[in-house]
Amino acid sequence: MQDLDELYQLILERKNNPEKGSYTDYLFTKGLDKILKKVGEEATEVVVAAKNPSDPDFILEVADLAYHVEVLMAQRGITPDQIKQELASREGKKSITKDRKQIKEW
Ligand SMILES: N=c1c2ncn([C@@H]3O[C@H](COP(=O)(O)OP(=O)(O)OP(=O)(O)O)[C@@H](O)[C@H]3O)c2ncn1[C@@H]1O[C@H](COP(=O)(O)O)[C@@H](O)[C@H]1O
Repeated sequence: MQDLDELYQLILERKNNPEKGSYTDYLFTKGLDKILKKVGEEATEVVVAAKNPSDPDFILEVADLAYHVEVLMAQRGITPDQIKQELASREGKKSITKDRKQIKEW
């Protein structure tokens, strides 16, 4: 059983200690453009799968996207805790539009 935090830790481990034959290592070696391309591709595959009736296919594509987004986060040095903090800060708020405007003004 692997949750998103554990997967992120494994991705970080691959980033810090490259392992031959590892797909994660392959992505980090190729660099940001390749990672961004994969995130875009996987996002499109989620959209297409969402339109089809197969739940297993949709789940598979969401898992692929989650993995590639975590690789992107690791590449940018952003942790799951930072995402959780952002989500927690939204709890109980009627609108997050004002906060977004403030972030853009920074
Ligand atoms: N969750 C994933 C995961 N999801 C998707 N993928 C890989 O993402 C690729 C997506 O398939 P595509 O057909 O789109 O891409 P491709 O043709 O293989 O390769 P590209 O040249 O297009 O990038 C596949 O090769 C999958 O194996 C993943 N690879 C690794 N993980 C996790 O990362 C861990 C570490 O993996 P390694 O780094 O390979 O040891 C694994 O134990 C898994 O838990």
